[in-house]
Amino acid sequence: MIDYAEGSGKQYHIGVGKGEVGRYVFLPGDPKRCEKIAKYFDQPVKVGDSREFVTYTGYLNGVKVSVTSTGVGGPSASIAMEELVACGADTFIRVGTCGGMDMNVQSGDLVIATGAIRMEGTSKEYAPIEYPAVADLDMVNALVEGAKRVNASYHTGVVECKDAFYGQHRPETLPNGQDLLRKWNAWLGMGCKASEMESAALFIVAGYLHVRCGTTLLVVANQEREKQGLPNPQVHDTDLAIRSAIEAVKYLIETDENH
Ligand SMILES: O=P(O)(O)O[C@H]1O[C@H](CO)[C@@H](O)[C@H]1O
Ligand SMILES: O=c1cc[nH]c(=O)[nH]1
Repeated sequence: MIDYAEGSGKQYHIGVGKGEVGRYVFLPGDPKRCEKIAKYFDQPVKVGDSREFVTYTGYLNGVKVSVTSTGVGGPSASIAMEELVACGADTFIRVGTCGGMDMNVQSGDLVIATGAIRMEGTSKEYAPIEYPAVADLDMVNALVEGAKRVNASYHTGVVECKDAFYGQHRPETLPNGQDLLRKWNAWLGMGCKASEMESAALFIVAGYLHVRCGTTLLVVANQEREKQGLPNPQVHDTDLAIRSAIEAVKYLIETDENH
């Protein structure tokens, strides 16, 4: 393979090398969320800032941890995970935002993904569509423990991952909208909790690379509740999701050490 990093020891896209990240890595989409996550680390240091990929490394309970933003969607998320694994990471916690789908999933709640619908394109280039995108069970359990520790209202279940944000929000305006609506209604009928963009790719790449990945998501709003005229305020503060993920990693560190 061509060495695009030209012997620098840094990964081509994330601009970080071996030893610069911990085993545990938080993966927000938004680069600005990295600083918000790193403020919970001890001795946080920015070790990378390249394209959409910002990385900080610090410590939780004396163990080295990192946060790297993935940008929007599966292509950049898959690159981040591949390059972080090459740097030595093996446990990933996506801390994202989502739109609620199930009527009970309300703004400000957390959704912990047990699996993800592979409607996006990236995961299909890694594995045939019959292979399911599932979260690691230890990660789901840790994220549930984290949500409980911060008293969050949380849901566990399947999330939808798509590539077109506006295909979720105004499908009727797109030439392919009828197909999107038909599928959206099928996901609703199956009890899908929320819609977001990266977990399917991350779960499939994690499976391919034999590493652990889990996802917790802040519900920004729920368009199905909006359609029914139910209360649906917008919530953009990700601090609760972040704190639950920090607690989840502390719990994982404890349980990993006892194995
Ligand atoms: O808030 P983040 O983590 O970026 O996650 C969600 O927000 C973006 C869309 O607004 C997509 O990346 C989606 O998955
Ligand atoms: O509705 C939403 C909110 C966040 N992210 C999404 O992909 N959809």
